[in-house]
Amino acid sequence: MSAPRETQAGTNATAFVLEAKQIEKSFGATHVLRGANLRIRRGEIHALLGGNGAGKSTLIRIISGSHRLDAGSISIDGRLDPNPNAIAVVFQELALLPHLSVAENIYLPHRKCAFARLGEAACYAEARAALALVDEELAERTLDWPVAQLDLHERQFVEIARALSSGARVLLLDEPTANLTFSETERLFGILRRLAQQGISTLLVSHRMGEIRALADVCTVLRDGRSVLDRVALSDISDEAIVEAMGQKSSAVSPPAPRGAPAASARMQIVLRSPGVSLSVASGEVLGLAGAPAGPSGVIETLIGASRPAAWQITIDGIDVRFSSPAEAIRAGVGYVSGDRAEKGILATLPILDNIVAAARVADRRILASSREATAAQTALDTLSIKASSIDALPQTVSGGTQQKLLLARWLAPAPKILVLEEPTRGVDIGTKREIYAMIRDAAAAGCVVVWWSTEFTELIAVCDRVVAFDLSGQASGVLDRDELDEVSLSRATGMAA
Ligand SMILES: Nc1ncnc2c1ncn2[C@@H]1O[C@H](COP(=O)(O)OP(=O)(O)OP(=O)(O)O)[C@@H](O)[C@H]1O
Repeated sequence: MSAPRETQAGTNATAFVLEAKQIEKSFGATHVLRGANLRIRRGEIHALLGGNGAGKSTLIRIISGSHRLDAGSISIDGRLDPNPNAIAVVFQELALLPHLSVAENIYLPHRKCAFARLGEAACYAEARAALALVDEELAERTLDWPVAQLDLHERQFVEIARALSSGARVLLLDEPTANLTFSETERLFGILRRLAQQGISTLLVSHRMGEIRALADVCTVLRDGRSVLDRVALSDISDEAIVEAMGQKSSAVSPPAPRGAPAASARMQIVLRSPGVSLSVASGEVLGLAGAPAGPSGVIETLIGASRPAAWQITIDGIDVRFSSPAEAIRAGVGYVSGDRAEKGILATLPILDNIVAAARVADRRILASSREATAAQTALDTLSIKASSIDALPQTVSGGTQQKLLLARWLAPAPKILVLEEPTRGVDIGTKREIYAMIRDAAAAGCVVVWWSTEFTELIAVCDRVVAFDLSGQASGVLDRDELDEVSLSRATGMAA
């Protein structure tokens, strides 16, 4: 890695490409940032860490120009009137226009020459150069392709090229490896390290300790809107010390959760079959699904009544079952937390109350709100220690990790017989992850069958009784018992990064 490692003491102000000093920000009565600092050197890979709600996204939005600061200052290369393109957020998807070419996606946002054909050629050459900086082979092969034809990780590379060609000096990536295979992750990390050598800095926001340690040089930790660790070399600090600085007492590595003893009552046996594979799961079990989306999504969509024709056959206690819609699955006792929080999880325009009681309303075929719902919703908030100003507030007023807890709160009542979880800890801080693991084990101990897809192997290993691995083509490649579970076996069976 290119940047020199340093301790809190060893800093030289002139070398900072980005310097955010004493940033203050409130939303109404909520004082979110209380003197936050962030200093990034040229060519450094810097991790911005903190628990859910600590203020990371707010700080990022301020430095990338989408929020105004109330007090403090931001400078880039020592200038207080920085180029707004100097900081670029690299999204995993969505930010590109799928039907335009790769080249157009790179040059259109900052096209300086709106008229001449010659201008077009120059823009095209510029786009090619930017993509070649990121990945020569991709620039050779895909410049004229519609973005829709690219893989997810290739789109991420195009995003990086677009940012570079717009003049970005600092790239911001938020948990960039979710859904990447082992080799794609290596390729992305290789690109970021190479760009670092060329003076481009990366700001990594992540709750995944493995990813942070693999990539970053230095970290800043936010807690309650203040920087409690300011530019500490990752080589000088343990995971435990980082977690403690975040204000979370737990150790960084989650301890193995207690195995749920199958409840004597309400015992149930589910058999899932697809050509060549048969899986039998009993009440009290947590069955993990590992691998790229193609494989696990077939199982999940069948269980929640979202695929027609169903990819798998389900038998519950010897009876064949087919759910023709998600509502039918809910009424049969299937709970589901979608991995796509924004599109399929959170009801963004409805208050927290409605978000929590949504499943109960579908299960009971209720349209009108009931007076007991407020009590049920408040109980759910208290049970899961969800920090929200009120059940009448909108979900956008709580942090991303807290929204994830709201989705789980939806399934406290009615308690499902089968709980299907897709990446329920994505974007969730380490302390909250541990609470979610305990919830998963509690649900199993109460007699539920839990089916859980995660791309974070460490959590599958810590919590699951068994894991079905799927290879990159979506075929089941093995069933690993608890004593066979480790990162190497899962990486091998799935082709994904640990
Ligand atoms: N538009 C808003 N209105 C009111 N409160 C807000 C708004 N945006 C953020 N907040 C509050 O600011 C606090 C910090 O949120 P922020 O999203 O910056 O945290 P974070 O560290 O990025 O958390 P996470 O890791 O969960 O993404 C939260 O308590 C959140 O409820």
